[in-house]
Amino acid sequence: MMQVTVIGAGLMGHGLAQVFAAGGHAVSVYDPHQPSLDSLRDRIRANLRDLGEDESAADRATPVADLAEAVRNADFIVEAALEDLPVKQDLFARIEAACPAHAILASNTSVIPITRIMEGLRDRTRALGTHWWNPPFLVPLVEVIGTEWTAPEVIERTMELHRALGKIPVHVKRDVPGFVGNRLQHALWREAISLVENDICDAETVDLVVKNSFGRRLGVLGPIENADLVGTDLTLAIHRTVLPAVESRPGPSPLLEKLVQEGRLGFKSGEGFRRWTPEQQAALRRDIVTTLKQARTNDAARTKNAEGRDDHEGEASGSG
Ligand SMILES: NC(=O)c1ccc[n+]([C@@H]2O[C@H](COP(=O)([O-])OP(=O)(O)OC[C@H]3O[C@@H](n4cnc5c(N)ncnc54)[C@H](O)[C@@H]3O)[C@@H](O)[C@H]2O)c1
Repeated sequence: MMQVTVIGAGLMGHGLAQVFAAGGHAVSVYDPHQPSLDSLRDRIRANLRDLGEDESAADRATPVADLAEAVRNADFIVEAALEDLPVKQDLFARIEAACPAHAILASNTSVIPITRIMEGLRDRTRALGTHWWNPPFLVPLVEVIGTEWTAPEVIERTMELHRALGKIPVHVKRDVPGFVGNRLQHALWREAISLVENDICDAETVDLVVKNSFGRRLGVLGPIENADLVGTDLTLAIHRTVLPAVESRPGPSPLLEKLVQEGRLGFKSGEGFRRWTPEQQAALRRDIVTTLKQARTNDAARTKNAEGRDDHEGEASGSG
C-alpha cells in the first residue's frame, strides 16, 4: 500500500481520495479552503454509503492544512486544484521542494498540456498527467499522459497503480491539449452547438438525437470499432460527403460566447442553451448517477461471466 497525496478537496479531489482510500492506500488531502477539508470525510462517507460500500474506508483519508506536511512522505501525488496554469505550476514547484525524491507527481488537469504544467520542475522524469472523469468512483477511465521527459517506468508504475484500483488506465502517447477523451468529446460538442447556431434543429433535438441513436451504443461500440463494423469503405464514402459540411471553426462558437456574455450559464443560472428548473436539474443529475451505477453493475456481471467462461474452458481443456 502506498502513501498517496491528493491536492485539492473539491468535486474531483474528494472522489480521487475516496478511490485511493477504498483501494487500501493511506491518503493525505490538502486544500487551502478549510471548509473543504472539514467536510472531506463526510462527503466520502456519503458516497460510499450510496454505493453500498464499506464507509470505514473514509478514515484512511486524512485532511491536512499544510501542503509541505501533506506531501512529506508521499509515494504518489495527484493534483486536482483549479484549472489554472499558474496555480498548478506554483503548486508543483512547492510540492517538489517538500516531497520525497522517489514520489511520482501527477496532474488531473482536464485539458492543459502536462508539459506546460511541469516545465519548471527540477526532475521532470517523474511528472505526468492522470486524467480522471467525474464522478471518479463511477467512471472507470483514467488517461495517463506522459511528456517528452517522463520516464517509461513512471508511466508503467502509474498504469499499474490505477489498474490495481479497478480503474481502466490508458496511455496517451503524446501530450496534446485535451488528450484523447476531451478531444473526442468536444469535437462532438462543437458540432452540436453549430447545429443549433445554424438553426438546423433546436437544442433539445440535438440531445434527443444523441441519446436515442448512437449514444445508446457508445458504451459498447467505440467509433473505431463502429467504422470497422460498417466497413472502412462505407466510412470513407460517408466522410467524403459529410466532412466538408461539418463545423471546422478553430475557436468557440459565437453563440456560446453570446450565452456567456448574457449570463446564460446553464444550470447555475437556470438557463444556458436550454431552460432548467431546479427539479429538471435534480432529475438529470439523478439519471446520470443511476445510469453510471447500472453500467458499473453490468461491467461487474460481464467480468464475472467472462471469468466463469474461462474456468469452464479450463476445465474442458483439462478434462479433454
Ligand atoms: N469536474 C470535472 O468533471 C473534472 C473532470 C476531470 C478533471 N477535472 C479537473 O480537475 C481539477 C479540479 O476540478 P474540480 O471539478 O474538482 O474543481 P473544484 O472547484 O470542485 O475543486 C477545486 C479545489 O481546489 C481547491 N484549491 C483552490 N486553490 C488551490 C490551491 N492553490 N491548492 C490546492 N487546492 C486549491 C479549491 O478550494 C477546491 O476545493 C481541475 O483541473 C479540473 O479541470 C475536472
